[in-house]
Amino acid sequence: MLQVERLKKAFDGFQAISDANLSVPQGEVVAVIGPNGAGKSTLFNLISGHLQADSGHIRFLNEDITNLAPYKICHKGMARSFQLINIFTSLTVFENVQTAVIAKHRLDQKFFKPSKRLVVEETLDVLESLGLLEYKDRSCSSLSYGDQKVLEIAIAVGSKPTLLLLDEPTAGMSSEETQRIVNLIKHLSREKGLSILITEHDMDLVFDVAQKIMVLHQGKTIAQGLPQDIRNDKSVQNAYLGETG
Ligand SMILES: Nc1ncnc2c1ncn2[C@@H]1O[C@H](COP(=O)(O)OP(=O)(O)OP(=O)(O)O)[C@@H](O)[C@H]1O
Repeated sequence: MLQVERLKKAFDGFQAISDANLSVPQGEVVAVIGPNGAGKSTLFNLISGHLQADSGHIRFLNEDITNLAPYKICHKGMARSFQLINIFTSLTVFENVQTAVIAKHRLDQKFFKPSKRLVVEETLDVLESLGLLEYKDRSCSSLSYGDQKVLEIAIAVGSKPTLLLLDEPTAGMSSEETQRIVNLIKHLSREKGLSILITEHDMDLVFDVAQKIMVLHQGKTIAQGLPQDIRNDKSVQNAYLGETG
């Protein structure tokens, strides 16, 4: 479903991504891991169109999407969450998700406004599947940090993606909140059939949810494969111990 090939990106001469390669098969949860500064967020920003690549290719559903605008990539069925919470705090929980549902319909059907009933039903469906229904009329600013992070994922899910990108979804969370995200990822993957690409520092989470892992080190893909193979890979062990090679 998603293929990244020989991707490169430099910032003022600093090669943040020097040779990234990644493949996300349909319906799988794939994790990108790597030490601090390895280039994980930069890679996500390149895939979602928030940064422009210097060279290489990104293919999504057999189309070349390299350097397309983020809204065009979103329209093709890719949605993402950010490391920092990205919600409208002045709106209610319902209104935040509703905005994403309406935006998706407007892009799909340029000449027809979606019926209010359809939007309401779809919005409630998303809130229910993410466990946020009871908070629907609450102002977002009154939610806990963990609920705000889940709401951000709900907004991404509201745009009906086939591929969901989650950038460190458990950053700053308690172990209880982290378990909730683990359950959510499993639910979205197994029950809703979403393909999910995730970056995460919590290795317990990664090895619990991912069917495949890609390891990025100094901007380069050094390994990609099944979790048990990654666990036993010498170059991965060395990268995490700080001894490249
Ligand atoms: N806009 C930018 N301008 C200059 N350098 C940048 C920019 N964005 C990222 N970098 C640099 O690129 C490298 C990769 O950063 P990135 O944030 O992608 O790493 P990361 O793997 O996500 O790190 P972390 O795990 O700490 O979040 C870092 O050395 C960072 O300082």
